[in-house]
Amino acid sequence: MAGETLALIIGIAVVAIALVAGLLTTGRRRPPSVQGRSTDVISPSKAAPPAADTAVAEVPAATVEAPPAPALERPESTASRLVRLRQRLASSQGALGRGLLGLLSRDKLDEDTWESIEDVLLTADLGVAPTQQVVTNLRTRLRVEGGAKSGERPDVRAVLREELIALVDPGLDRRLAVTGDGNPGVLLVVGVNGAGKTTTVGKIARILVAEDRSVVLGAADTFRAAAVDQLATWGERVGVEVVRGGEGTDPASVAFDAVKSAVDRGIDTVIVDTAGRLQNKAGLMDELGKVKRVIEKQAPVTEVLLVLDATTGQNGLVQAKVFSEVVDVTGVVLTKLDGSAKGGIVVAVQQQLGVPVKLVGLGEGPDDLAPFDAAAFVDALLG
Ligand SMILES: Nc1nc2c(ncn2[C@@H]2O[C@H](COP(=O)(O)OP(=O)(O)OP(=O)(O)O)[C@@H](O)[C@H]2O)c(=O)[nH]1
Repeated sequence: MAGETLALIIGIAVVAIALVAGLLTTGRRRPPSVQGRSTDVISPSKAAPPAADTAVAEVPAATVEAPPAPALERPESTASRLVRLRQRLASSQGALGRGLLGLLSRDKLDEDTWESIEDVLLTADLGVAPTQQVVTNLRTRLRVEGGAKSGERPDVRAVLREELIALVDPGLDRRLAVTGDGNPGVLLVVGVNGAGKTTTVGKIARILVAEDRSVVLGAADTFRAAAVDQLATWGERVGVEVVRGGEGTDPASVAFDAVKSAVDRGIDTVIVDTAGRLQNKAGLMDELGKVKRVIEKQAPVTEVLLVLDATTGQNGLVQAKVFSEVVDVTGVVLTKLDGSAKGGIVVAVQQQLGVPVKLVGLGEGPDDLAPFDAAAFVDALLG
């Protein structure tokens, strides 16, 4: 009997302890009125300081919070970009200008000196015909202007400047057609592998964003998955949509989707990156021709930009020519001019391809792309 009473007392005691423990645990889990909502996480300064035992319960609320959208970059303004990039151009091309000025300023311009001048121009990738043209003009002008008033030397720098500007041709229309007639402007970017196409597409997008234009990018370089990811990163950084397909998707269908998206949404400009494989001319023609035809079901292509690596010199030009025979190139982007003292390539490209250099790449930085201007280029050259 006493044993039964004892068991009953122990039973009651166990139930009571369990109940008390249960109440305590439930009390701990209950969120204190408003605390723990997402607004507390976004604006921590407004939240009351949490009690020691509620802090543990609030941690999960913070982890389920969506990560904040990455802050968009603000591309550099045109004005500051130009000042910076002209300095860079001067430091890469200055030796060429200094070399020419030094030779032309010698007391006596004999045959050896003219030969050295020719060598400097040829080494700068100007090409044979333009070199001969400029040397002939300089010989004539320096003789005539120097002899006009005996004893007075002509302003060699001014004469050289004029001749070089004429060679680079300031009359060419170098504006980019970034808007269409009632449609988005469509820029098709072509060129051999590694020339800097994807980078250039990203840089042009930044220039347009800095000018408050809306942009869509088409990642039609489906041959190389990394190129698609690379372009997606460029787009994300400035909040520009990138239309992409899976690896091996038909580039024409990606280009079509990108342009359609731009047309449907009233976007100003769509830039389409393409693959640069030089398998053979027929294959290239098929692929680029198809991309262009398919795009033009939606809107005309307003600009075909050929990207050319300045460091590849005259060899690069031969490859570039194949592209210009396949698609109607309307402008050249000369990249990596920062890594080469061969500014003469600008003239060679224009003369051999018959289209103006419209943009120059002057570094790997995201805003290292500048519009090309003949006078500014020659001034950078002459220092
Ligand atoms: N120094 C310098 N490097 C540049 C310039 N433009 C591009 N590059 C570099 O050149 C390399 C190749 O650039 P990409 O844009 O990947 O070339 P791509 O033509 O798209 O190459 P594929 O996708 O293989 O066809 C990268 O390391 C770029 O950073 C430039 O103006 N100056």
